[in-house]
Amino acid sequence: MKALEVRDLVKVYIRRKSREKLVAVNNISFDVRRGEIFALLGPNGAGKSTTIKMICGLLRPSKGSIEIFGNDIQKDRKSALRHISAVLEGNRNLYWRLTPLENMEYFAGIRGKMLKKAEAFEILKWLGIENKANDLVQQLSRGMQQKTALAVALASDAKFLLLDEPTLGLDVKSSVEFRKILRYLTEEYDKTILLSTHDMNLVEAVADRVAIMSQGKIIINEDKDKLLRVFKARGYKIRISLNGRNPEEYAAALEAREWDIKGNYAEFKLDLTSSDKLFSILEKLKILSAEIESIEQETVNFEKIFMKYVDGE
Ligand SMILES: Nc1ncnc2c1ncn2[C@@H]1O[C@H](COP(=O)(O)OP(=O)(O)OP(=O)(O)O)[C@@H](O)[C@H]1O
Repeated sequence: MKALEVRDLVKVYIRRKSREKLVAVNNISFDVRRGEIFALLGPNGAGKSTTIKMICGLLRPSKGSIEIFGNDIQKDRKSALRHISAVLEGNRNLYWRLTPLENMEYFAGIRGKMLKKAEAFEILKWLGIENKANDLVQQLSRGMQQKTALAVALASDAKFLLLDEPTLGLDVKSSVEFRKILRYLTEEYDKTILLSTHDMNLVEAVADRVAIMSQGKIIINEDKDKLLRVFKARGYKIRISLNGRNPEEYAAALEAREWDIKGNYAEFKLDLTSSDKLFSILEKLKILSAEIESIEQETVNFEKIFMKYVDGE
């Protein structure tokens, strides 16, 4: 069974005064498989938060359906939301004047669960904040508040975690720790995670699948490793000794998008759609009697892939 099935989802906001309509989510469909970490990416205003709010029942869709572990959120809201725990932007699932322990007890209680102290401490200990159990949330650092929000989400026993910008404002050490925690949650605790983030390092480190939203639509939905592989296979740098020859001669044969002159070399950057293309290019260079100095695959990171899709760069 899928953890989440979103079908033809639409959200239209209507401005109060002008009655102007804004289509924030424009007919999107996607699935999240049980046990996976699904990253929802996109530039500011793409519609990520609106999508997440609809999934956790805070906003009513204008059209379309959402099923969580087979329960339709509009037809059987209670059963659907029972599976979900959300950590939204700004730690909205925390009371700042309560302690982490009190927050966990309170929010578990709302869901009809009597949280035992030992269980709460086990979660806090696991997150490394058991010594903050009785401090007020407002006195904790940003990273500890973020961990507290996660502790509250975990205390509810929900199988599906929705995390909106979980590493926002965290320092490098806490971000790295957070990545480990997320992986551990899916691998050891059978949790499913949907996260929205601008943190490309987080995506690269933990995501199984990646969807990129732009202007309310999903423009790519792909296995992360596959995306990285495809992009890795595409980018090449070829260095050719010039020996007094004009680099434009080679650029035309290579259909190169750009090149740099480095001393006696010209370095060409290529985007190849298949490895066959590389062979045909080498043929052409041979015909031109080009002296090839080196051929390198470009390194890719998620930021590059993201920019490519969003800006077409
Ligand atoms: N309550 C609202 N009323 C009217 N318009 C809204 C409301 N909330 C969001 N919007 C608009 O909907 C669009 C999508 O916003 P949303 O917050 O879902 O984007 P996002 O992808 O989460 O962006 P960010 O990365 O900046 O958090 C934006 O144009 C935003 O201005």
